[in-house]
Amino acid sequence: MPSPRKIKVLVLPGDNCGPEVVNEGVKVLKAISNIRKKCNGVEIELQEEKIGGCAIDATGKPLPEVTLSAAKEADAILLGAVGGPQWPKQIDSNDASKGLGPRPEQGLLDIRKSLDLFANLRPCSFASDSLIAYSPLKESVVKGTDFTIVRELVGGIYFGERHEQDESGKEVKRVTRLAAHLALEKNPIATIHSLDKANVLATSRLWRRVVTETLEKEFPKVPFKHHYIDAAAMFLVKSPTILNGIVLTENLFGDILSDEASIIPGSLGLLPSASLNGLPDGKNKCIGIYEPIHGSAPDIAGKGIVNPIATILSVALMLKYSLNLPREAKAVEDAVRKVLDDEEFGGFSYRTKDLSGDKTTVEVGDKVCEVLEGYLEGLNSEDRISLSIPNRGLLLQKPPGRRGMTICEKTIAHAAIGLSQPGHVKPGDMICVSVDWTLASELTWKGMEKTFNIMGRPNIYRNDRFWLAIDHTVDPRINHLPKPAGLIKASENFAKEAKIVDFYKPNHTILHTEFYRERAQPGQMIIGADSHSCSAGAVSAFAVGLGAADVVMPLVTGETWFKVPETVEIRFINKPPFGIGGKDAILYVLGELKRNTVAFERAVEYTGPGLRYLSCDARFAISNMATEFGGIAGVFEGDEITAAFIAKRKNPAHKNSALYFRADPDAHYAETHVIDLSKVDSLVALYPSPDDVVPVTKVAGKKLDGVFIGACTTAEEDLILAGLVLEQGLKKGLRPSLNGIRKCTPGSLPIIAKLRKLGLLKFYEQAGFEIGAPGCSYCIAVAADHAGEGEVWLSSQNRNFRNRMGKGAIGNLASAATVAASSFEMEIRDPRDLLDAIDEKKFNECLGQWFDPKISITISEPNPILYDPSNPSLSSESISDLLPPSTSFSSSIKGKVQRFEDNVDTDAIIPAQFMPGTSDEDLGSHAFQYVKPDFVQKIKDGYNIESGKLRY
Ligand SMILES: NC(=O)c1ccc[n+]([C@@H]2O[C@H](COP(=O)([O-])OP(=O)(O)OC[C@H]3O[C@@H](n4cnc5c(N)ncnc54)[C@H](O)[C@@H]3O)[C@@H](O)[C@H]2O)c1
Ligand SMILES: CC(C)[C@H](C(=O)O)[C@@H](O)C(=O)O
Repeated sequence: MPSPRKIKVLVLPGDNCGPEVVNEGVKVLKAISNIRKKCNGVEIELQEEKIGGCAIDATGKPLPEVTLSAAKEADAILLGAVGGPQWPKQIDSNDASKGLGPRPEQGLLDIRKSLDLFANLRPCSFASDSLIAYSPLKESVVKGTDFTIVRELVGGIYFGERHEQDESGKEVKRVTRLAAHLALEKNPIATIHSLDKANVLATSRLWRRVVTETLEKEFPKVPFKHHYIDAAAMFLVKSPTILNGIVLTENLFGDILSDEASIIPGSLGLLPSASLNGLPDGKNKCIGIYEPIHGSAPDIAGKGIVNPIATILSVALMLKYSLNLPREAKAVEDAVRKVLDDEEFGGFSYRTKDLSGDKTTVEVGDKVCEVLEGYLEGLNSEDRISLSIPNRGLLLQKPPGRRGMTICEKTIAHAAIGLSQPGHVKPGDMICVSVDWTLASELTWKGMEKTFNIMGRPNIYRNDRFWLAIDHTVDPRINHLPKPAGLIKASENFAKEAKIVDFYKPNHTILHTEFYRERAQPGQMIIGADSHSCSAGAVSAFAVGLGAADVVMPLVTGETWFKVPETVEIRFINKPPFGIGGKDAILYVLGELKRNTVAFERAVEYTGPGLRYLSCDARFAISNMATEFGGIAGVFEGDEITAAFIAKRKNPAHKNSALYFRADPDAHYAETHVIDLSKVDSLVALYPSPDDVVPVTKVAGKKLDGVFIGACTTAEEDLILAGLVLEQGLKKGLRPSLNGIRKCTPGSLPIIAKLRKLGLLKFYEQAGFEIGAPGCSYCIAVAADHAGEGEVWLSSQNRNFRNRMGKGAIGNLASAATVAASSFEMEIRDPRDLLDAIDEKKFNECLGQWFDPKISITISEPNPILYDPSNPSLSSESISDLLPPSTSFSSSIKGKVQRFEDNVDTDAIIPAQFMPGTSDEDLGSHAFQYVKPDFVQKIKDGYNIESGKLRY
């Protein structure tokens, strides 16, 4: 049990809109206390008192003694706002003789002074990138704005005069030190921009001198600049990023400038503040008042439309600076981001009226709490794991005597639990491994749920590490129909029950697309209920697709058993011609080596000097088709390209635990095959096998009934290139013929947004393509799109087995560029002339920088959790601890084992259209329906064959 820690937070709602916004902040604090106390022992006690106008009404004073003494006792204070037209507005606060009494605002000044809150921090950045559109300034001007105003709070004109010759400069010194502390916390160290009016004011000359001396003497590493306040006010609207870093200034300038700054992110209701009495360095107690920067908004108070985000983000600052709970602070910021984010980017688009939204104050606060609960449960599961799985530092040296290992073996070894010697695993070993992520789609979740129900619906191991995407059976045109609606509901219900952190609406992304782009990390062990789970190997994760029931075990326990496979090395050399990406490379590999041969039941490892020419998207297409190749996994050696790709992610949780392994010089590969990328050209894999590969020139002119660009294997890079091919075709005067179907379904909404921003979607549209919602579409033909019987298609998807694109349809595979080129005349066409017409520079600009020479990686060795004889229960928790007490397992399972011949095409056993089936009987009734339509009747008649229901 964690040792209990009681935290006292004083709540001062204040006047007008103050109570409304504070109410939402309080809900956030309560959620944190309720959910986190079982893991971190922290209990937040809330006490409410009065300040400002309401305090004047109740006691005659804006800061009653009871409020001040409660403030002195508290660890932190949450404040709404004070003041409003209801209270007298005389100029001199002390002029009680006129019978007007003190102003409510005086209460605020008095509490700041009494608690010696000398520094007021006001961060200004976009709580969500989706808000950029709401800024009254241009996107190009405000994008990337990120500064914190540090305002000196208990001096300046507010509290009396100072002169240049004031020797001490004490207040300037301490606020400068605090600013320097914040600057040093940033990586790289932030610049301090000190603002004053030294050309006119004596106080400003004192300010400038003290700031300079303090920084030069005490913080020589912190860069700083002086600006005049009037120039800074102009920068703020002309080019605010000039001020990125820490903006240090005195009381009145800070007050005015921070209101001006609030315009950048679009509303005064977004910016939080913290007023501190010490350095927030976690060493000394640092008391603070946390409040939105806005006032009491009397014009909109009580209407339910005040934006509570500034107050909620002030709670995040409180967690970080006064309560020493930085992970909870980040959870609050993440929850706010998700609530504000556009739906297109996986958010909820919940916004109040000031941001052109229609949500009420309470609705926004409730949504933040709902999302936050998931993140907090995620922290709880992280904590439970760190108790049971020791935190392992990086092991940089190979332990003496350890056998040479491949990257795949090292990744598996690192995940191993209870090994007797560090890293000693070899092919054939059956070992227990901890699993970083489990994956499923709505289709396979339905199958997993059967096992999950039998287990009594236990808690899952980590609610922040189950990636459940609704992509296979869905399409906005049919999502209301019983089958997709039922599958969507089942996934949504489970996501709610398990408080899944990362959960999106149907047709947001194909399962593997945004998982690979934003989540998987090198060195992770990933188990997915989908055969293309291997896609995450693109970023050097060991990612494997297993049957639905097998994925429930790691979902619930965080562990599974794994047989270490042999590794086959595919060594890439040389540079591919321009326009030849991952899809042509893997088709070339399949054509050369054939499927279910060298890769069969093995892990495939991609290495070699050619990797430097393969972007992560190109690698993704290759890893994605490891399953067509016959492999268990397809893992790329992680390198600086991988690191640069990961560094661009928004969520730090998904970029800071990457592990980079290298095969030892004496590693044993079952086989090594060298693939010369310079020989790869545009290829086509002919129906019905992904390895029946021919040069596109050999089948050029073949008539088509439809073309499809999409499915998980088609990455953003492929879609960009295909868009440019279409542009060139259109420029050359090619136009879409009247016959045939043209469809493009990008892998995710963020990819669609990028294509739109690049101006490429219009070329797809002009070339006659219908743009579909992200989903599997024609690739599995179980949603709204099916190719017709006998129709001939060219598709950039990954498999072209019988009936895959629709019953009796004939699918051929090619790169998106080849499909694009073939789309105009609806006949297979070599894309080369169109590729050659593309401006390479433009293509690279569209892709963005995928290699960053500044990025370096550390190569490490596996550091498994070793067997500890004093603690035989090495596994984090035994299954029985996790299950409800009523659950019982029998110690043996009985059943008949049915051996099929090798290479039975699982799509043939139960055609995807009938998955997941309402029951086993229902599934059985469709067994071999397309390839042996009389199969079921024969069985019913007693014919001696049995069928399994394995798909992968
Ligand atoms: N820290 C404080 O307590 C504090 C700070 C500033 C002003 N005030 C006091 O508040 C009172 C009103 O001052 P004001 O009107 O100049 O400033 P204000 O910040 O209350 O309001 C300015 C404008 O911004 C809007 N606004 C403010 N907060 C908003 C939110 N969360 N969501 C949506 N819109 C929001 C208001 O509707 C108004 O149109 C005055 O008495 C002033 O002294 C108090
Ligand atoms: C209400 C007023 C005293 C206060 C200030 O000027 O400090 C306000 O404008 C703020 O920014 O918090």
